[in-house]
Amino acid sequence: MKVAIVGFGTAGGGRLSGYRSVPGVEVAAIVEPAAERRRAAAEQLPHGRVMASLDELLAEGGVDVVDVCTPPAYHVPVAHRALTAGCHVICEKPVAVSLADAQELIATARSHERLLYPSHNYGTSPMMRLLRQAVDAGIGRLESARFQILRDRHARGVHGFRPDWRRSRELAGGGILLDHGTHCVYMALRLFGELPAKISCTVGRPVGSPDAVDEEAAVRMDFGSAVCDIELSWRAGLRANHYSVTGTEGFLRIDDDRVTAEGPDGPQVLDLASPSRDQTHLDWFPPMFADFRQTLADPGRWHVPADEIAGTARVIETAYRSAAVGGAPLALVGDDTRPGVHTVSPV
Ligand SMILES: NC(=O)C1=CN([C@@H]2O[C@H](COP(=O)(O)OP(=O)(O)OC[C@H]3O[C@@H](n4cnc5c(N)ncnc54)[C@H](OP(=O)(O)O)[C@@H]3O)[C@@H](O)[C@H]2O)C=CC1
Ligand SMILES: O=C1CO[C@H](CO)[C@@H](O)[C@@H]1O
Repeated sequence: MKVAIVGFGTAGGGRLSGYRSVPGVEVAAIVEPAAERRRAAAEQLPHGRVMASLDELLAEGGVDVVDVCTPPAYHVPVAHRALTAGCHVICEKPVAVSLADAQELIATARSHERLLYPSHNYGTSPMMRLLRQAVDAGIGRLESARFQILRDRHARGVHGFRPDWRRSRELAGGGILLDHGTHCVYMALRLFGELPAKISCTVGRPVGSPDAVDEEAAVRMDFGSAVCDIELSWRAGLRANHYSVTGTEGFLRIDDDRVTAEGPDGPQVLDLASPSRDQTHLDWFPPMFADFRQTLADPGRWHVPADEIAGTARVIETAYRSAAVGGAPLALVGDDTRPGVHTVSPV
């Protein structure tokens, strides 16, 4: 399988290392507009093609998969061109900065019979594995989940582009809710196995800067008989990650690398290897790529990643709308667009 990486920043560089650890894949090309980053790419991929433009890559052909690692604003245009040129696409998060864009891209993938797969790598993190185990067989019926992601600032991009692009509405599409919130939302959708009925959200921006992107967000996903609370901050003055799930018969709590649980086997405390220490999370990539491969081999399952992209975009768009009206709970926006699923209006 031949892959092209588009965008050779932090994520693109991590991806090149990640592909080296999976057999049967060759990174055949890297597309990167910045000369400084192209030099870095050429050093790390001496036998591959390194080029400045996506058009050049698509005209030359010879790749099966385009892996989009640019800042968010370019995800949809780059992915759209790759899909229409006949490539499968893996795309960094957030796949799209709006629900409409996400739905349009999903429709493009469907009409061109190509797989659109999100780089939702927290889905194959050790935190997610433990939470899933607890929910599947340990804590009884899931009643609540709580995710808290605290940072003293936003992650910085590479030198040579704009290290602060995460605070640019134009490039990032939003702030921490879209950046790290995306990971929390798809993790919640996987754990609860359904879409929430209602969302409420408040966001914090720098004082006196109403146009700045959100630097803090508090989201409640209401699933009817259970809730998920997500708290995110770029101004917490520390770096910490907490995840917990509570059920009718126990709980599991992850505080960075420490896990505390209570369930049918009594209380447990253990260490978690590889929590979330850097930005690229290399060891989470092989299992995510294995899932990509399995999904690719079974077109009957291509709707699964598409549903997750759309569901995540619906939650985040509803959350921003709730924040715009002072945090009022709102019904989930958007329709269920899965093939064969029809929204029935209540009579
Ligand atoms: N899933 C995860 O764990 C992580 C995901 N990410 C995601 O990866 C994406 C990139 O973030 P990150 O790597 O940190 O950002 P960086 O700023 O480190 O890198 C972005 C790179 O993309 C290039 N680029 C910008 N526009 C284009 C374009 N139109 N075509 C091709 N290349 C382009 C930039 O080069 P140039 O100067 O030429 O524009 C730069 O080299 C984001 O969506 C982010 O959310 C990032 C880190 C971890
Ligand atoms: O996806 C990523 C991993 O998490 C970081 C922040 O916590 C993000 O900024 C980055 O884009």
